[in-house]
Amino acid sequence: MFHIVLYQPEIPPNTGNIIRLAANTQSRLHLIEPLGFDLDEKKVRRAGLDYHEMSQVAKWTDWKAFVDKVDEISASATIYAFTTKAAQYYCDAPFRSGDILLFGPETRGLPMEILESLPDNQKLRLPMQTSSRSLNLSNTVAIGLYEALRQTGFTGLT
Ligand SMILES: C[S@@+](CC[C@H](N)C(=O)[O-])C[C@H]1O[C@@H](n2cnc3c(N)ncnc32)[C@H](O)[C@@H]1O
Repeated sequence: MFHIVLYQPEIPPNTGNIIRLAANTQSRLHLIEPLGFDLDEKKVRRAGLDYHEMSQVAKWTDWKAFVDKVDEISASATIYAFTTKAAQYYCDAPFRSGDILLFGPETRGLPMEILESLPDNQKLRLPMQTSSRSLNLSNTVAIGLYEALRQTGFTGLT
């Protein structure tokens, strides 16, 4: 089981896709406020999300509120920040069940103070063309999460 953290997400369909992804992989989704939309907004629900999927979502007033509770959320978890500014490739991280996968907002990416608070081996990059600014947020979450699940033997079978 992994924790996905979206820092101040801005675009409803991305978060809708990620809510469904979390529900399908037994992951917990955490949203760090402020959000760029209302969680009840039709665009989020248009993804066909049901109550079960929405119940996997936790909201936090800010990053500090989340960090203050991180030991209760997942004891001895490693926080991995996904950023285009990392040197390490995402598939080289040694993911363990319970780890926290952190992603930035669509137009801004993660703030420097969060990135600077983490060692280099906890910042991960997905390879892409050097001329490109970034990948789509929900694609990045899916690729990063499924690598973590692959490493930890997720089958989907319970
Ligand atoms: C659309 S991107 C943000 C773009 C922003 N202009 C930037 O430079 O970070 C939204 C989030 O997706 C993730 N992301 C997108 N492309 C990525 C990549 N190639 N490697 C790692 N994370 C990526 C990061 O978490 C990023 O904060």
